[in-house]
Amino acid sequence: MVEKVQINNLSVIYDNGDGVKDINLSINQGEILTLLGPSGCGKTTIMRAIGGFNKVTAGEILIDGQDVTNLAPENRPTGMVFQSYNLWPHMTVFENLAFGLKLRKVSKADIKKQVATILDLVRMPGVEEKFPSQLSGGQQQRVAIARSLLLKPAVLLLDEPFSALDAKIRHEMRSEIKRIRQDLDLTIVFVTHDQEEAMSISDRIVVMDKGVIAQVGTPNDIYDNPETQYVASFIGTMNFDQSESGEVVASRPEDIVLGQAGEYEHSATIADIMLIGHYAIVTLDLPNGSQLQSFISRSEVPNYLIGSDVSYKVARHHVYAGK
Ligand SMILES: Nc1ncnc2c1ncn2[C@@H]1O[C@H](COP(=O)(O)OP(=O)(O)OP(=O)(O)O)[C@@H](O)[C@H]1O
Repeated sequence: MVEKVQINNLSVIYDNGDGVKDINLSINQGEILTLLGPSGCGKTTIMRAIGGFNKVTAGEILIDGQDVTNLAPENRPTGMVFQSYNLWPHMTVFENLAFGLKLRKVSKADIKKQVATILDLVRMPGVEEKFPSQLSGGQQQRVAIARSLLLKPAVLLLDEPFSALDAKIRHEMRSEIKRIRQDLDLTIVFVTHDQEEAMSISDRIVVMDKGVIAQVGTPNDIYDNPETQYVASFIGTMNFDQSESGEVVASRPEDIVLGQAGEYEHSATIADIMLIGHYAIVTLDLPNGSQLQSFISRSEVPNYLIGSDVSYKVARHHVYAGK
């Protein structure tokens, strides 16, 4: 694997003391790496530091082995797309796309060719003469991505690029980004606070917590082996229970295997059954007064009644030191 971006001991501290501390991260060529975490955890701060929009307090950032820590954004091999589309409203799509190429003194004929090619790539052929206001949100974001790609960035930085789009278009755009990455062997850093988006798009996820990295891993790693209670609570659904010794026991609802009364070692009563399409969420009342959720398939639902006694086993669990 070829290392594309290396972030060494990076700190970005704002005047008020907020920011990110001692971030170490390497990003591979062709990888989609996602920075994930709740609002204010420092995702955008890291992203902006890679793009050159934030003053670095300490540490260094290398791209293709070159130290870019003190380079201005326009001198870095990065392209950034923000949540709001940032297209110039008074310019046509063609003019929006041609702008950067003109600055680079590309010939007129070449610009025309490159614009047409990139519009094909983002599946928007023939919209050159439209104005941004004549395009849907998803289409505008495709054009914004196309505009970044035209400048052939070594690393594409996408800061919550789909959060203003409705759910269906957002799903489509996730697949599009993966395809574009594949077509261009592009390295992408993606910021989101949406864990489902992070799980579906990323090769690796960096889970952030209050300015530091909580865990880095593939979506599977993070889902199956959350290293801390914080990561466990942030990714997917998790049941939490306190053991008698004060430890926290965590289990995924899909790992709570439900059976008829007496079938498994633990007893419970069904408090609720909620059908969610192809599966159902069963809420169990436990003898100790706490509750647990179990996912069962739709076909199993007729076997269970609210208020009835059942049993369960825990196929897999995690234990964390209590707070
Ligand atoms: N220009 C700034 N000046 C001072 N503090 C800032 C500035 N920008 C961000 N911060 C603070 O730094 C911390 C990290 O902010 P950042 O924007 O990186 O978080 P984020 O994870 O991207 O959040 P969001 O999802 O809300 O965009 C927050 O506490 C934020 O209030």
